Amino acid sequence: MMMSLPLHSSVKSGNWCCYASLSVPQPQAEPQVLNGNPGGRGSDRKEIRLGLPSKGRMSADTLELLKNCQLSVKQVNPRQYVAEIPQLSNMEVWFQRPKDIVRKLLSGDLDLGIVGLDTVSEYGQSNEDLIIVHEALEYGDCRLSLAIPQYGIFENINSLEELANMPQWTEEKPLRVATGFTYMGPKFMKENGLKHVTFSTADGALEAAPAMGIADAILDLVSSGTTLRENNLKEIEGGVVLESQAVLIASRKSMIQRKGVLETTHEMLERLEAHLRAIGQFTVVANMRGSSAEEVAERVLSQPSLSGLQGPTISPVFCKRDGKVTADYYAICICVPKKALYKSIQQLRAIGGSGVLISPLTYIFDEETPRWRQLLSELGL
Ligand SMILES: Nc1ncnc2c1ncn2[C@@H]1O[C@H](COP(=O)(O)OP(=O)(O)OP(=O)(O)O)[C@@H](O)[C@H]1O
Ligand SMILES: O=P(O)(O)OC[C@H]1O[C@H](OP(=O)(O)OP(=O)(O)O)[C@H](O)[C@@H]1O
Ligand SMILES: [Mg+2]
Repeated sequence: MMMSLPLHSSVKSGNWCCYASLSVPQPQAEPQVLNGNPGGRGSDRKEIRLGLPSKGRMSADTLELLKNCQLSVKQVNPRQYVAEIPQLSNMEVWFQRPKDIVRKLLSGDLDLGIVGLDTVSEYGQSNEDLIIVHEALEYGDCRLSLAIPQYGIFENINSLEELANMPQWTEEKPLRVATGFTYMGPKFMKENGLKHVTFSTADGALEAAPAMGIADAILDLVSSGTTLRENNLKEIEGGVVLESQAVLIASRKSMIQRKGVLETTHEMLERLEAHLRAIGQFTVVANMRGSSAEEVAERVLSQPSLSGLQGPTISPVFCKRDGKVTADYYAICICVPKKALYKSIQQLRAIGGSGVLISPLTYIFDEETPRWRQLLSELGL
């Protein structure tokens, strides 16, 4: 599978085009520029290749996440684009720009990758070969959102519907949108029934386009909203195209055809899921006076925040009194969501808990990860 560069796209820097004409290919006379391996999947490499963001805001967080899953990336030289993860045999890590990771997955030059969902959606263009293996790696949160000026004719416009119904937009004078998302943008406008729209593209600082008179609106990534505010722009109701965060993606063909890719995907998925489940939880251990494990369990389970993952683990605490070994106390061990910690402590105390110990959790491995089952079914395995 090869994907050619968008040479034939009619969205050009500073030029305008109607979204309806975006997918019209130009005559084949131009020399073809391919993305990646011109031999396509003929490559007989034996290594498994993982693409990671080489720079930018995704880069450090990606390495940190992998490290926390005991999958540290060993980079011999920071200027080199290839590295390894010693825990995963036969694995080559290639540092690439996020959009190139998606392109190289499609051309068969990478097998796995970590990028933002926005990049997968824009450059993957719903290609069936791309599979999202883990859709929520819990960093890189942002949204792809339409924004318009707070001033002038837009002062009282607060929703996509109101924007669409403005009398100003006609075939001759359409709404001009500046965006780097030249696939997602037109698709969103079409799906939302906005007829008179044109797009232009630039590589950055899109927020300047309305003030410069180059565009009426912009479609760009937003996280804190500071850049929009500082440029007197606002988001509108119904204008969010996509909520994005970092995702693990893989090539369907690689997982099915290339030796070891599916097993490596499984291991990465297991470690990521187990780690991500654990970071939201604490282990809580407490002592409680009681006549039997069952009686203590009844008390613990009477409290809504103390049920744990499967239920509380309760063990007798033995002490020697007057030469006799007895169990007057029981130790209870449960996992509680970090957000519910204080409520859980209050509930524990209310039922006679004491000596409460809290520790962080590193992993929670279940019998099977739900995403693995889903992946196998997606692959028809
Ligand atoms: N403001 C933001 N807040 C949080 N995450 C963001 C934000 N902007 C982008 N991202 C996420 O980080 C990814 C990479 O963004 P980054 O700005 O590092 O690269 P880029 O914009 O593709 O490249 P460059 O800025 O070098 O042109 C985006 O695809 C998105 O998933
Ligand atoms: O809502 P905020 O937190 O203000 O973030 C939004 C800004 O972040 C991104 O730009 P980036 O910093 O990546 O610069 P770029 O335009 O050069 O990619 C995005 O393109 C916005 O401009
Ligand atoms: Mg950027």
